[in-house]
Amino acid sequence: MIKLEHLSFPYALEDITCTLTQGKLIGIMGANGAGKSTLLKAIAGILTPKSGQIWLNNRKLSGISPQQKSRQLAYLAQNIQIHWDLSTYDVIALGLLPPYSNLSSHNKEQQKVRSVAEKFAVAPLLDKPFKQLSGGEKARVQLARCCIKEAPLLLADEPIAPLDPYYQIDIMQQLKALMPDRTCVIAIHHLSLAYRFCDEVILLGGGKIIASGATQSVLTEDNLAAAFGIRAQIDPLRREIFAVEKSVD
Ligand SMILES: Nc1ncnc2c1ncn2[C@@H]1O[C@H](COP(=O)(O)OP(=O)(O)OP(=O)(O)O)[C@@H](O)[C@H]1O
Repeated sequence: MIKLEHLSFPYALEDITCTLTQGKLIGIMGANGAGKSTLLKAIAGILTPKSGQIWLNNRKLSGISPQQKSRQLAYLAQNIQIHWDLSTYDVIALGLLPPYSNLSSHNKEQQKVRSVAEKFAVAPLLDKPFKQLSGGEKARVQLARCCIKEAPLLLADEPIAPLDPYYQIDIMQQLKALMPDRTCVIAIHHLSLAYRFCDEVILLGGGKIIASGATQSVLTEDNLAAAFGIRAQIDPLRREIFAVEKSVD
């Protein structure tokens, strides 16, 4: 379980307090600049809050060593660039934890890379130079790199934003399939896919939490209006959000 207690960043977040349930797919949502990436980076231990505390399984995040953190969590940033001449295979294998040095480990490595590449539909691209992949292909490869180490906590900043409609659904299904063994926290703008797939949502606005908890109690017409300035219709039975319009010009 992840507990955020009175977390503040002077430029982005103010007094964020909430609990993220283990084994759930959790969406962080909010308008551009609402603080989603800042919150994810704080949970990943990349940014240190000015005040407040993050608890990871009853341990203060600030007291966990980088090595332990690397075993506990995987973090996928927005728009990662890779400037070296690596194949798709190499990029995915970068995510593996050591040791992978002797022959049997090499075979194991190949099996793991192939298996995760199949999950994220990038197996046919394994021999291709990573630099030559399209934006959406790169995004799926980066997600595969993060998933391969099987850390209990996966944090991903807008993982489906560069994907086409088929792969947006497919990747949400893949992430959902990681539950309940893992916990997955993603920043996401796609309203209807968040509503359909996320178990919980933290909805941010003006640096504060507008609402957090079970998705259907957070993504209400009033909360969407407050967070984004939009009107939307919600069908809780079919788990759909539709007819999205600006509420003000
Ligand atoms: N290092 C920094 N110094 C000052 N301001 C920053 C810094 N990093 C982010 N900000 C500001 O903090 C706010 C939150 O940024 P953040 O990237 O967390 O937003 P976001 O919700 O992820 O936005 P988006 O949907 O556009 O990706 C923004 O107003 C941004 O300009």
